[in-house]
Parts: sequence; structure tokens; C-alpha cells
Amino acid sequence: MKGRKSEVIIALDYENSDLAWSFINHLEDSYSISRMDRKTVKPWLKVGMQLYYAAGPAFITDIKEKGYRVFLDLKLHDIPNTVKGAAQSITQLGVDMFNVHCSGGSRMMEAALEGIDKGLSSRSISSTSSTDATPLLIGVTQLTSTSKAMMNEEIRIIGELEDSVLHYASLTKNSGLSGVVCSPREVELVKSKLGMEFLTVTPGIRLSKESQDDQVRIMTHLEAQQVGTDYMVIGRAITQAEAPLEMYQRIMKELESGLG
Ligand SMILES: O=C(O)c1cc(=O)[nH]c(=O)n1[C@@H]1O[C@H](COP(=O)(O)O)[C@@H](O)[C@H]1O
Repeated sequence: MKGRKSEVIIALDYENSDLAWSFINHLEDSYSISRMDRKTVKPWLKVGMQLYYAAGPAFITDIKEKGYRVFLDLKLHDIPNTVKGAAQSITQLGVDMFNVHCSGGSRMMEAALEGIDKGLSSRSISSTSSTDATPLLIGVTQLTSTSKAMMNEEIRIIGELEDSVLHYASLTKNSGLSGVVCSPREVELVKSKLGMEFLTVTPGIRLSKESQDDQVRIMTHLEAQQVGTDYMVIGRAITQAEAPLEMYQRIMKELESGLG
């Protein structure tokens, strides 16, 4: 929704848990310095494949215990039965959001939802997790590193990128998921066709257009908020900054004043 602050999800793309904890501990220190109210919500942290495969499920439960909201980004893509099992295990970890590739199809996405239900019921029997809320399940449309030429020539999906993103987003919505990962450039299209309540989670955020790295479909954080994204995922702009915590705080301030 335009005029509303987007949530920032910090992508903890670190090699190991020590490096991730070093950043998190800086965040924690900033809270104690600012005497953060107990009710103040801590930011979202995204744990992707690199860190999860290095640090394992214990890292997820540890950051949940500290009160962070967690997006586990493993981009599930397999046969429905396997994805159902994975979704069950992920739900038992107590994460707040996770994702599947839309290209796995509607049956696979529905199976992930079934896995969530199973995970929630077994969690209530032996609850070791710190949250009991149903995680948001999000479908990855076209990766933000994908260009039209790559989609047409390598993946062999013909037509415009926006059409493919919208097609996958409709499939995702019809399968009962909460929203999609897409680039901020497609947020307005997705929202206009599928409704404001259908969530958009957008990586491909760059503070300036000069440093694209491997991302193709990008926008700045201020532009992404302007087009009404619900969640923006920011990795290297924060984690590879000289002073990551200060960079995160600067981004939050700019987003706040971007509303004014
Ligand atoms: O699902 C994701 O989070 C994701 C999907 C996508 O299409 N593009 C994308 O960049 N991501 C993730 O978002 C993060 C972006 O990182 P930076 O490019 O460093 O900001 C990485 O952790 C990616 O794995």
C-alpha cells in the first residue's frame, strides 16, 4: 500500500554463524543502548541456503529465542510429497516465513501448505519453538537475477518477464499461498491484478543504481517503498557495508522520512 512503511528483511548471507552473530550482537547492543521497550519488535532476519547449510536448524531456534522474526529462504522445489515433508520440518522450527519455487506447480505449493498444517499440529504436541503462529508461505516467481533474454533463451519461457511473474503470482494465489517473491518493479502489477492483501517480498534492492552485482531487476529502497512493497530484502548493501549496523539504521531512517 502506498504511503505505508515497508518492512525491511535483513539477508544474513554470511559464511558461518560466528559472522552472523557478530552482526546480530551489534544489533542487540544498539537495543540495550537505546533501552528498547520490551514490546518493540525486532527486525526480520533472512537465513538463506549458505548460512542454513553451515549453521543448521539450531541457529534458527537461537535467533527466534532472541525475538527476531525469521524468513527461512530455502526455495523449496521438489515433488509434492518431499516438499510437504520439508514444509512440516520447517514449520516445526518456528519460522515466520519461508518460500517455495512457483515453478514446482500448484500441486507442490498445496502440498507445502499441507506440510505446514502437519507441522503446526505436531508442534502443539511437542512445542520446543518460541512461536506458534502459522508461517507465511511465499512463492518465488522469476528470480531478480533473471533478465528477459535469459528467461526467453535459457529457461525457454517466451514473452515478457512481467507476464511470467504475473502468471506465477496468480498460480500462487490460487494455490492458497500468502504472496510472492518478485522484483520491486513488478509490485504494482501484482498488487493491481491480485489485490493489495496479496504480499510482495522484494529482493533486488540497491541503495544506488551503480552497484547491481548479480541482480538484474532492481530498485532503490525508497523506490520499492514508493511502489508499495510489503517486505524488502536487503543483503549486501548492509552486510558488506563498512559499518553494517549504521547502514541498517540509515536505511530505516531514510525509509521513515521517505514517507513524509
Ligand atoms: O528468495 C529470495 O530471498 C531471493 C529471491 C530472488 O529472486 N532474488 C534474491 O536476491 N533473493 C535473495 O535475496 C537476497 C538479496 O541479496 P542482496 O542482493 O545482497 O541484497 C539474497 O539472499 C538472495 O538469495
